[in-house]
Amino acid sequence: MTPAGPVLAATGLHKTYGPTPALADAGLSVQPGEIVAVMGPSGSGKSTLLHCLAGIVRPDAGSVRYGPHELTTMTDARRSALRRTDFGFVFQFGRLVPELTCLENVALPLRLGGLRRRAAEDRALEWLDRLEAADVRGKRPGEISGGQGQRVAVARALVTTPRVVFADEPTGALDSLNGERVMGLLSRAARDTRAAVVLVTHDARVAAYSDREVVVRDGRTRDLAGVA
Ligand SMILES: Nc1ncnc2c1ncn2[C@@H]1O[C@H](COP(=O)(O)OP(=O)(O)OP(=O)(O)O)[C@@H](O)[C@H]1O
Repeated sequence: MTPAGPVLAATGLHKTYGPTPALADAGLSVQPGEIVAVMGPSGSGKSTLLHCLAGIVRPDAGSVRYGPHELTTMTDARRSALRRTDFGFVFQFGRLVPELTCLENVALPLRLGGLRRRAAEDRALEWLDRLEAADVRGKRPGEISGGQGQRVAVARALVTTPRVVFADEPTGALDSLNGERVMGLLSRAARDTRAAVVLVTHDARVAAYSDREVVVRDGRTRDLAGVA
C-alpha cells in the first residue's frame, strides 16, 4: 500500500510579533489519523505554531500545506471557509456560545454549513452521546461543569468530521480525572473518524494519548522519538 502522505505539512515557519520572535524555523508534519502532541516551555511558540498550522495566523515566512492547498498564500475568506469545513477546534475553556443549549452549540457548525435544524440536531445528539454528554443537551454552558463543557466542546469540534482537530490545552482547566476522561474520548473519537489531532499541552499525561511528541523551544521544533 502506498503511504498517503501527510494531511498537514509545515516547514520553515517564522513569525515575529513586533520585536518578539515567536517562531524561528519551526516545522511539523501530521499524518491522517495521527495524534501529535506539541510540548515545550511557556512562551516557546506552541500556540503560534498551532495557529499557523490552522490558518488562523499567517507566518512571516514558511509553508503550510494542507493536502494540495498552500494555506499561507490563500485569501482570508478561503482560509476561513476551509477552517469551517475541514478543521475542528478545542480550546482550554470550551468557548461555547452561552445563549445556546449544549445541543444547539454542537449543532451550530452543521447549521452554519447549511444543514437543516432537525438533521443538525440529530447528528449533534449522536456526538453528545459519543462524548458521554447527552444528559446536558438541554442545558446552557453556564449550567454545566468544566468537564461536561469540554466534552460538549469536543463534540462540537468533531461533529463536522474534520480532517484535522486542533486542541490548545484542551484539559488545561480540568482536574486530572476529568482531563483523562476528555482525552480518552477525544482520542477515541479521532481514531474512529481518522481525524488527525494537533494537541498543545504542558501535561505529560495528556501527551501520553498521542502517537508522537514534538517539542518547541525558542520557536524551533524538535521531534522526540515516537511510535511512528
Ligand atoms: N498576539 C501576540 N502579540 C504579541 N506577542 C505575542 C502574541 N502571541 C504570542 N506572542 C509572543 O510570542 C511568543 C510565543 O507565544 P506562544 O503563545 O506561541 O507560546 P506558547 O508556547 O503557546 O506559550 P504558553 O505555553 O504560555 O501558552 C511569546 O513570547 C509571546 O509573548
